[in-house]
Amino acid sequence: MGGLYKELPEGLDEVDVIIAGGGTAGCVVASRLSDAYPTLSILIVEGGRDNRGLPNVTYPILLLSNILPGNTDTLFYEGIPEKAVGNRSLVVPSGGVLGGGSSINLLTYSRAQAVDYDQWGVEGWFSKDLVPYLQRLETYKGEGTPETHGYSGPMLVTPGNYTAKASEEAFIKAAAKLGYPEARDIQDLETINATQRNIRYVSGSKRQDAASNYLHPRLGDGFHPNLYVLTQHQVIRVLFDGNKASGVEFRPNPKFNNGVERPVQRVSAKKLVVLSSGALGTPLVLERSGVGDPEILGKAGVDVVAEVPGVGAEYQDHQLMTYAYYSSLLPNETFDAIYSGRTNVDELIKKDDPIIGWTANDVCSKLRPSDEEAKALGSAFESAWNRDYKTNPTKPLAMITSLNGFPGDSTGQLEVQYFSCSTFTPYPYSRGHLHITSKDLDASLDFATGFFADEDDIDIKKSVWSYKKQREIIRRMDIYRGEFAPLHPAFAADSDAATPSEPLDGPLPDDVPDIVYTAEDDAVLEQWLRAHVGTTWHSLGTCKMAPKSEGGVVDSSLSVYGVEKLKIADLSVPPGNVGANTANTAYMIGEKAADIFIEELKG
Ligand SMILES: Cc1cc2nc3c(=O)[nH]c(=O)nc-3n(C[C@H](O)[C@H](O)[C@H](O)COP(=O)(O)OP(=O)(O)OC[C@H]3O[C@@H](n4cnc5c(N)ncnc54)[C@H](O)[C@@H]3O)c2cc1C
Repeated sequence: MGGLYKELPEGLDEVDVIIAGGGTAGCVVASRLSDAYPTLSILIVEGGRDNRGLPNVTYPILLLSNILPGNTDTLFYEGIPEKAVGNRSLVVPSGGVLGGGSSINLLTYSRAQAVDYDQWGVEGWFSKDLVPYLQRLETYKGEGTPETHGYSGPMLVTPGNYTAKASEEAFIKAAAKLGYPEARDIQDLETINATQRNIRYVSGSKRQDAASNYLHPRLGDGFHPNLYVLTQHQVIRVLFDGNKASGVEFRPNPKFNNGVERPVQRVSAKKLVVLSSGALGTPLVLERSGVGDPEILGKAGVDVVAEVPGVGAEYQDHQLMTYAYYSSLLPNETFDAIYSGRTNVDELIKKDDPIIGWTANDVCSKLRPSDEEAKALGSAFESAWNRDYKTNPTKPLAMITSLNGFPGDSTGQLEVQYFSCSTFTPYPYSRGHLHITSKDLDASLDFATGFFADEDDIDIKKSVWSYKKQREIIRRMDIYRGEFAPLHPAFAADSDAATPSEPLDGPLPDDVPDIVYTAEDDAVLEQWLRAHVGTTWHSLGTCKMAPKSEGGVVDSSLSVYGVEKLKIADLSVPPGNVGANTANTAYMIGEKAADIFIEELKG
């Protein structure tokens, strides 16, 4: 009988469909397939634990705890040292629990621009084809353009019950002073150069995620008797009969067995194997299975099943910086008291205090420079701007958002209320890579993010512009009380850009002029960016949907090249990036993939 298991049910050695990874897209695919064919036996094999009842998953206020090192429900993919980021080895966290990224993420509802999907250039995946899936996945409770939103889907998106009004208003007013007005809906697939009060995957005080909203309601409801979910088991590789995917090999995750290794197990798949282990997990499963670049497979000691050199070859992520400021906010307007332990969060949960449903991230924006500002970033940047942005007026250069609190461990810092600003830059020009070095699941990876490694330094210029723009916005907020200097570049003390060493007594005057940065300041800023840039947790494109001759790994029906009965459904497949946080695109891919598979499984 279907249901949720921690051990493989006795006798379940063959099913129709296996889904490797029960993350954002994986939960959607399994649920929709099971709706369409209740007799079809479907098995999700998920490396993490069940997400139900975990406070860090359930209550939005605890979301930042999910990226702290050692968190049980997060996978930490460790990179190699990268010259372009000061020889640092970056670590990229990713969902490692049922529901994947949707169960641990920051819950911002953010949708791609229509032009992003159009520029993927893949038959069946243009924005006009995808809007119905964007609608199908959501019940939208915000304002805006009804034509592109959905009103009866599983994912409830709402403004939430709790926001810090003082900072929300101040941010919106400050951005408007700089020419970026408030819009009712910047998630309408078109609008940019505007701010918006955040809409979130939150209902009341609870997270909305793919496992809770798609999968759990179906398990045990009597209508999905053949839907099986096996948690705490890691897929090692896909098994092949010739070049036909015939099942998977997996092992109990030692993380949940006190580190003890237990024997590997196998289940056969009669009809289909779907890889849904995320942009960081799927290429590794493929390579361990013998699908990839023969040279990489050879070095790792894996026999080649299919030569597909694009696997893991073009890693992309958005590049994040978070800057901290002193503020005049009250203790209940930041998360500082909660994360520093000054407030007991268990008590807040017990009395269902509305703050537990808060994401502490109240305003988002999609912004881009004027032509003059683009020109000021140098001739290489201007050429890229003229080529890629000027002709695409709905593409943002940066997403600048508020974060009400200190971005990290505030132990030892002044006991005041901090306010932070996060900026990330979509459409990276740089590419990284992600490969196995051995068939052993626990072996170190050959993983580089590629951050700031593009030849013409376009990516770093985007972050230079973002730093200056966010700082001008925050300086104009009436809650601003100065930069928290250790989380800003160390500009020379006599520079106009220098940061104050102490919190200010009051806000800056209304007519404060823009900071003038010298060439030396710009050099300091660039060096700072290289030393501090990090992941936005928006990994994608590691098995892209494109012709094989262009580095593609799957075709437009998500079939892996060179083999049969093997599909991919997750953020590995986007062939181009999106001007948005990425969860919505993952949900959409799950919905679209399900329809493709439902059609193919007919008869
Ligand atoms: C900390 C964080 C914050 C984020 N904030 C936001 C946000 O606010 N808004 C937004 O839109 N997006 C956000 N994102 C991004 C978004 O959540 C992800 O892009 C999206 O969830 C990815 O979906 P996916 O289906 O491709 O993969 P995932 O959801 O990551 O699913 C992959 C699943 O596969 C499992 N897995 C991996 N390897 C194996 C294996 N070998 N065997 C079995 N199972 C395996 C994992 O445990 C996971 O459950 C955030 C992501 C993170 C990590």
